[in-house]
Formats: sequence, structure tokens, C-alpha cells
Amino acid sequence: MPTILKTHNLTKIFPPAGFAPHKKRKSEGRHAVDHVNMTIRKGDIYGLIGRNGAGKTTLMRLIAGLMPPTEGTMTLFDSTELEQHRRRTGCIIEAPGLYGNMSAPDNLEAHRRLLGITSSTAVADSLEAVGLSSTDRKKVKHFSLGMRQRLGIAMALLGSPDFLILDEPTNGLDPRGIAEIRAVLTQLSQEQGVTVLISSHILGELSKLATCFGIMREGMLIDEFNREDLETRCQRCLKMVVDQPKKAAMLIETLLGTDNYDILPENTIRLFDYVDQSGFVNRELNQNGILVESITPVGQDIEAYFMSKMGGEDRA
Ligand SMILES: Nc1ncnc2c1ncn2[C@@H]1O[C@H](COP(=O)(O)OP(=O)(O)OP(=O)(O)O)[C@@H](O)[C@H]1O
Repeated sequence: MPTILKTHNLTKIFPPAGFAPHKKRKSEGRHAVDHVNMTIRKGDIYGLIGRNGAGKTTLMRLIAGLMPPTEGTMTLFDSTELEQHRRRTGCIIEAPGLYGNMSAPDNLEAHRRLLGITSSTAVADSLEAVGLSSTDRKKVKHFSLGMRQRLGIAMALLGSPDFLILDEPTNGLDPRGIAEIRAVLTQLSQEQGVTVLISSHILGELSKLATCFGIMREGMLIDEFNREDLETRCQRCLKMVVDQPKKAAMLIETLLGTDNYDILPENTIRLFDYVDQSGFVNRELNQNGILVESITPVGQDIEAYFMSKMGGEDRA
């Protein structure tokens, strides 16, 4: 699968408050983005997750070329010619500038001219992609927040980008508005092959939309995994520590009649069946010469998993 974005040790250090560059005072500064190595492949919907201040927006701004990194490099579309390939990228990082007294098509038309996009169908195509073709002459100031967010995405789509960078596109939306944005992004990904990098506070929503995930904590990308990994990590199972894992595995197959387990390091086995029958499993293994040091049903919902990875109690 071709790589759309790869960062190598991407770092942004902001000077501390009160820092006066002319004094050349040596200072630590704030590592908003700290040696991030991130990979996004073609067709991914990459969900970026982290608490407030974790560095998501700063990372997106670096990727979009809105500020230079302090350190580190990146490739876009497997190339180091970033300026050239940023033309294939569309982004909403700050609230898109919309003219309230103008209709959706007029807003897009103004933006199209500003960007120098020549395609005569760009405005109509973008409106259609976000389901706003029928708003006609309605002024944007009368739009719902969800419609405005969709219009923002339409703006980012004007240049027919292959890669969309969206910082909190569902911010402030009700469940219906969120579902609409999800439908738009899923369609763009599946039907047009657009690759998406998206951050969101709404973890449950992101878990339904994204195909892979990156967790940021204190500027660092502490974990990257795909949807399949996430489902495995959150799957309910009986986690047990035994003295002889290979023999225990054989007994699980012969006595319990299942091969739905895996063996982890440190004599740990995860059994994905019999999750609510830990006493029974314990007895069966014990009676056949296995010392079960611990046996616990584990598993959590996806949102709780994200929260535990992000650290702390605050929401993303
Ligand atoms: N221009 C700036 N100057 C100084 N510090 C900044 C600047 N922009 C961001 N920061 C700091 O960098 C850190 C990361 O901020 P950033 O906005 O990237 O986080 P975030 O994960 O997007 O948070 P949120 O979810 O609240 O938007 C924060 O501590 C923030 O205060």
C-alpha cells in the first residue's frame, strides 16, 4: 500500500512565555510535538487521539505546512518535495472562514478563485460530495453547525485532494451532525480513495470511522494501531497466568474443545471463550496438573481503552 505521509522525528518546540530571542537565552521550551514517527497509508482514515494539549493540532499544522518543524523530516506521497505535494492535500485546521451573507456555492466560488483552482465543476462536485447540493441560495448564516462543518469540508475538497487533514471536524455537533460527517468521510474514502487524517474529541465516533489510530500524549505518538488490533485489544477474554502454558493450551483444546486462545509472553494465555466461567476453566486446568496463578475476565469498551491509553481523566 503506497505511503501518503511518513514523519521522521518530527518535533515542534515552542519558546517558553517571555522568551526574548535577541537575548539568546538558552531555554528548554515546550515540546508540543516530540519526535513523532507517524505513517499514513493510502486509503487510511487515521484517527488522531489525545487529551487537550497533547499536540494534535500542532502536529497537523506541521504536516499541512502551516508552521515549520523545529526538528525532523517528513515525506508526502513518498516524496520530499513537500510544497509540490501539498497541492494534493486539503485541510481544515482552524474554523473555515465562511461568509454568512453568501450561499454555499458563492462561498465556494470565492474560495475557488482565491486558490486559483480552474476546474469548472469543482464547486458543484465539492457540494455534492458533502450532500449540500440542494441548499440553493440559502445564506450560510442560516445553516446549522453541521451544515457549516460540511461546507468547511467542501472547501477543503475544492482542489480534489488525495489527502484530507481535518482537525476536530465534528466539534460541537449533535449526534445527527456527527453521523452526517461520518457518512461524508466514509464515502470519500471508499468511493474516491481519499486518505484522511482526523482528530476528534468524540472517541466513540472516531472508533466507528477510523481504520487506524494514533495516540498522542505530551507531544509524543505513544502508539499506532489499526482497527483489527483495536478490536483484539478490547475483546473480552479470560486472562490467565499458568506455570506450563504449552500444556495448558493443549488442555484447552482437548478438554474445552476450543482453539480460540493465544499465548502471550510471561506464561500468559488469553482465552476468548468461557469468559464468564473462570471457576470451571480453573478447575479443569488444575485437575490436569496446571498451576493457575491468576485467572481474570478482562476486556473493555473501546472508549475506555482510548481513555486509558491517553492517560488522565480528561476527555481528548
Ligand atoms: N503557538 C503556540 N505557542 C506556544 N505554545 C503553543 C502554541 N500552540 C500550541 N501550544 C502549546 O502546545 C501544546 C500542544 O497544543 P495543541 O493545540 O497542539 O494540542 P491539542 O492536542 O491539539 O489540544 P486540543 O485538543 O486542546 O486542541 C499545548 O501545551 C499548547 O499550549
